[in-house]
Amino acid sequence: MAISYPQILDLKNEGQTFSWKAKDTILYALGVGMGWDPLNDDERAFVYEKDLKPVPSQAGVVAWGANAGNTGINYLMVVDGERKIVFHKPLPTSGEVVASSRIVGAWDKGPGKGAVVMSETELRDKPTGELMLTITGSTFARGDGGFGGPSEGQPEPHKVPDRAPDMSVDIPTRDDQAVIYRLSGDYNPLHIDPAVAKMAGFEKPILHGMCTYGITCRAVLQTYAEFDPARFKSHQARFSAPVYPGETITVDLWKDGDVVSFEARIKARGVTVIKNGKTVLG
Ligand SMILES: CCCCCCC[C@@H](O)CC(=O)SCCNC(=O)CCNC(=O)[C@H](O)C(C)(C)COP(=O)(O)OP(=O)(O)OC[C@H]1O[C@@H](n2cnc3c(N)ncnc32)[C@H](O)[C@@H]1OP(=O)(O)O
Repeated sequence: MAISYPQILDLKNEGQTFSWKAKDTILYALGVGMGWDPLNDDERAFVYEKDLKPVPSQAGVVAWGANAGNTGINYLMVVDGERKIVFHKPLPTSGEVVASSRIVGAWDKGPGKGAVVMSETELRDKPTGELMLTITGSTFARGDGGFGGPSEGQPEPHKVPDRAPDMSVDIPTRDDQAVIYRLSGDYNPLHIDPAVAKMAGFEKPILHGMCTYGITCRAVLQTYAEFDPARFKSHQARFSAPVYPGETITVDLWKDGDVVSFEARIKARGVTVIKNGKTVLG
């Protein structure tokens, strides 16, 4: 199959339900490396059922698998491109939501380059019907360039300030980070199976983009949000290069009022892995 344009823009899917419990919230926190130090009082609150707090970026996985329908892309060659989470309400530590997903755009970067497919999922609290989250995601489909869609018109990503970062934090990952993270829902073999990773063009399994995204969320939480998840109004980023499990991620942050801009890099390789990051705090 391949991308059919413009039919792909008609894809939508409503009514899928998803739920999560405190145990899922704790597992997610561990998956993004939170709470490994038992003596760290701030982080323990994210892995202990007593007065449990969620890492806000867990919002990106509570309905993992919600989708608008079959886009026709070659999933072996897919990498995660971008994500934006808008929090209409703070994420609870357990809940049940109803998803509405649709495709909002598809751009052709040319044969041999790839395609960008952007989707939007709204999650409503099942008991009350209230809108809880809007999640916009871009899939970069490296095997689907040349499908005949527009090359122009993709939304411009957020620009981080030109000045030197106001703060930088180093957050280590473990060699088994992806093995733990995948238990939160993204079982893509790219992140665990060396043979699949090779077929997809990588020397070894890479870390989930959304795990790195969670690590940038941790950086904002600890640096500018006093570990208070309710302060997150939105969190967005673009994945610019793969991360390998075991690497230390340096998150550079800029604060301008309630807007925190960020990028992430792997110092050891001199590579920027997250660009165009923006959190709005309230
Ligand atoms: C809802 C979604 C669900 C998705 C499910 C995902 C399942 C997961 O299990 C998969 C993963 O987690 S994969 C791991 C995370 N992702 C990555 O590691 C990708 C890292 N990024 C790259 O490799 C390159 O930037 C790459 C390959 C993305 C692009 O590199 P280049 O081809 O060199 O691109 P470049 O020349 O810089 O730009 C070409 C045009 O594409 C746009 N663009 C670039 N990066 C983008 C990105 N990350 N997302 C969206 N658009 C992007 C550029 O703006 C440019 O556009 P234009 O030609 O119009 O200027």
